[in-house]
Amino acid sequence: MKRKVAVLPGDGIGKEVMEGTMKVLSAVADRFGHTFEFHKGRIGGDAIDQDGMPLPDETLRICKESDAALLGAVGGPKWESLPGHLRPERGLLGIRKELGLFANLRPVTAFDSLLHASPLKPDRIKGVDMLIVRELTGGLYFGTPSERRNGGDEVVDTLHYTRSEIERIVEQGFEAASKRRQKLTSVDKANVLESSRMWREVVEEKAKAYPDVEVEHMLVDAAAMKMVQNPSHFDVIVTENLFGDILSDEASMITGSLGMLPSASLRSDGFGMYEPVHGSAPDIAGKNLANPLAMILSGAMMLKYSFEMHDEAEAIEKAVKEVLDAGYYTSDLANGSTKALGTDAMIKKVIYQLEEAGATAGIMEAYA
Ligand SMILES: NC(=O)c1ccc[n+]([C@@H]2O[C@H](COP(=O)([O-])OP(=O)(O)OC[C@H]3O[C@@H](n4cnc5c(N)ncnc54)[C@H](O)[C@@H]3O)[C@@H](O)[C@H]2O)c1
Ligand SMILES: CC(C)[C@H](C(=O)O)[C@@H](O)C(=O)O
Ligand SMILES: [Mg+2]
Repeated sequence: MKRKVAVLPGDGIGKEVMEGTMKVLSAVADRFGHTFEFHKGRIGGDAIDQDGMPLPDETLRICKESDAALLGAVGGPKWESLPGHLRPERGLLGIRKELGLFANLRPVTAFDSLLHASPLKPDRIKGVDMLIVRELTGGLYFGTPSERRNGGDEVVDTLHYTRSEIERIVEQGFEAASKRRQKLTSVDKANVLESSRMWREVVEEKAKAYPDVEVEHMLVDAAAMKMVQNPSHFDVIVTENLFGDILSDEASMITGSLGMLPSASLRSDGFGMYEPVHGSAPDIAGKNLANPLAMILSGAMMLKYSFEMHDEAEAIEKAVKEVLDAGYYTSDLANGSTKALGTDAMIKKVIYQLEEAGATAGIMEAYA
């Protein structure tokens, strides 16, 4: 199969992890007989520097003409003093909104070989496998007004949702739960926020169509506590934009590193942009220290969700697991007893593992 993929590396480690992911996807294409055409676009600080804006029209055009998009990360200290609406992060919010990517799926998997890397106790995190379904194009991030008043001494941000925006994301949560362990935790702040009270109403309504899914409501502060105390409590979490942002960084510590969390930002027709949960990591950018696995696993999510290439996605996931099981880690996951790999070496390990498995599969077929 031939597929066009928009590639938006962005800034900092976004560039480093994207290079590796394109190589991994090309190795998958070779092994399974596909062609992935990569079309690069600029976003974030990179686009501010070259085009004078964080989201050029050309980038949107490339995405709209592609079958799916990959995004690295945006932002960094270089652009921090720019006014809010001109900052790199605006490019990311803009592309999510423009492409209608309202559903952000953030799977959190505790790999057995990474239990050492988590600050949480191994017996608490072993076997954890949860999915955070984060609303991505509404809430405080997009509410108007959002402005300074009274000469800068007063400020307002607005948490705005329509019922239909809540309905469509809650539906995604139920759909995901019904295909997994049939448990949905809806996270809100209904003891304080009107938006959360409407959120709860919608969850209760939608629950009627999913009688097999066990539903619970949890306040976000309690959910943050539970995530650390007993993360295996959760199967699918559905929540609004800002809560999902914060909870997913917290959840990354179950895996041992922010560099392990992939995500899919989807709209209903199957188009998606696939982005790691982490940012541009200015503290390690340019040092070959970034863990590329979140981006690589985001590539696997693209194969699964946008291209329905399930064997191909599983081949990547399997290669990643095998590399970790063999004791190879980047420094964010290292346990002191093994020498940490740099970004490039980690990418090579994953590709070797993919090709090795491909070669073995070929031999088996020849003898079949
Ligand atoms: N999706 C995105 O583009 C995105 C996401 C989050 C933050 N940001 C932006 O990134 C910039 C830096 O933000 P921040 O430092 O708060 O968050 P960050 O996610 O970039 O980094 C937080 C910490 O995690 C580490 N880390 C992150 N990814 C890693 C990886 N793949 N391998 C190893 N370590 C990793 C970093 O070194 C850092 O110590 C800001 O401009 C922020 O707005 C962008
Ligand atoms: C960079 C920022 C706008 C972004 C968000 O909050 O959505 C990031 O933190 C993420 O988690 O994707
Ligand atoms: Mg975030």
